[in-house]
Amino acid sequence: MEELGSSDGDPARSLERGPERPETPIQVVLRVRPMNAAELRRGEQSALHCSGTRTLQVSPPGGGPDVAFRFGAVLDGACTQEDVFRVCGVRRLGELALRGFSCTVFTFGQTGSGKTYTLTGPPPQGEGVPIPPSLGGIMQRTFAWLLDRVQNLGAPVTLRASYLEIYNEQVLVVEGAQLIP
Ligand SMILES: Nc1ncnc2c1ncn2[C@@H]1O[C@H](COP(=O)(O)OP(=O)(O)OP(=O)(O)O)[C@@H](O)[C@H]1O
Repeated sequence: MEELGSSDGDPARSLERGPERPETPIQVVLRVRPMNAAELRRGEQSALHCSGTRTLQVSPPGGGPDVAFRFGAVLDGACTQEDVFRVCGVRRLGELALRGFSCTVFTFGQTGSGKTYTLTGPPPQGEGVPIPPSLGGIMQRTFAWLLDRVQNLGAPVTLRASYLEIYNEQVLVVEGAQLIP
């Protein structure tokens, strides 16, 4: 097995504190989604194995030894939406944003890997049916945290939000909103 990087620690704690090194302002957190019903029905085996809190082992398709990759944190299929929010250090990013720094959280991965689920939670079960708070994604959690946080700033604050999705180079949704707590 090839090991890239050094020993595991508590990623949640270090990401909430800040980047491992001051010159590394970007953190990469890997989330492995659970296998879905169709994959399980087909008897498929996952090629991804979370080993410790920062290491992912990948079984090569043609066989051979696993290859290990290290990330700021690795979350397996059992992790909750709250775990993701906490481990990604989003509260800390929010604090930085309130101090005027530009901060970005984005998801990257192949189709069906769980980017939308991670950011916004599962699709609604019907029109007007809200997503249960426990399944809310990074977006809902960030807004809830931010609205709560600005109540305690002791100064009037105006928050503006816009939402768009670019898919296959097409802008699908554009909305603007102004939130005045
Ligand atoms: N951690 C998870 N737990 C349970 N279900 C999940 C999880 N992650 C993803 N899913 C489910 O897997 C399916 C694919 O996820 P999702 O739509 O988020 O993928 P995606 O990466 O956004 O795909 P695309 O690039 O095609 O938009 C969805 O049905 C979603 O609800």
